[in-house]
Amino acid sequence: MLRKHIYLIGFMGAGKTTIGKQLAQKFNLPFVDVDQFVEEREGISIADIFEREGEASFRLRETKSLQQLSDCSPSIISTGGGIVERQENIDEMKHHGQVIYLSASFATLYERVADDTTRPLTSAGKSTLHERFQMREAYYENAADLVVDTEGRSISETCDFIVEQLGNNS
Ligand SMILES: Nc1ncnc2c1ncn2[C@@H]1O[C@H](COP(=O)(O)OP(=O)(O)OP(=O)(O)O)[C@@H](O)[C@H]1O
Ligand SMILES: O=C(O)C1=C[C@@H](O)[C@@H](O)[C@H](O)C1
Ligand SMILES: [Mg+2]
Repeated sequence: MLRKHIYLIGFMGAGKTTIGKQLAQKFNLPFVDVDQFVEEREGISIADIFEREGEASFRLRETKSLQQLSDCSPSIISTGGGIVERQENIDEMKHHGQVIYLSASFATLYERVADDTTRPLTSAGKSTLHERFQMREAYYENAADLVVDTEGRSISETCDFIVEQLGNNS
């Protein structure tokens, strides 16, 4: 039985939401997605928060949601791609659980999310997104207790690998 939360971090398209749902089933734990929690808590979509109030407002709301989720029973928590942009979020996750970084190349990630209009940052264009990816990479790596390369692995292979790794380390 896992005693702490498992936080999934990584860039947009890394598979945090998709893999988080499957991991929750495997571990028989609740699944929480911080992006969805923000939207439900605030009663507004992330796209609308960005459009009406800007990114800084979203980051504040994201931090509040993350903090609120710390107190829930052990869960699989998928975060938004930008959770590592605030050190206090990293501290919060490390204090309350294990942090798993789902990594992939920028080319792969971009292919997965480029056409999805629900992520406001993808509209900034490929090179701007690439800069953000490069800026964040070190943050993801430093925040992680476990780095999982999703490149060349299917979603279920990635889940199986994580289960195996956590089993070996619990
Ligand atoms: N390992 C993988 N192999 C193939 N497709 C994948 C993989 N992981 C995710 N995908 C696909 O990429 C898309 C984005 O995945 P998902 O929404 O889980 O990403 P995310 O990390 O939660 O992104 P965000 O930070 O924006 O919330 C989905 O269509 C999903 O099916
Ligand atoms: O990478 C990011 O900054 C984001 C990723 C998404 O999960 C959402 O949290 C939002 O669209 C911002
Ligand atoms: Mg997600």
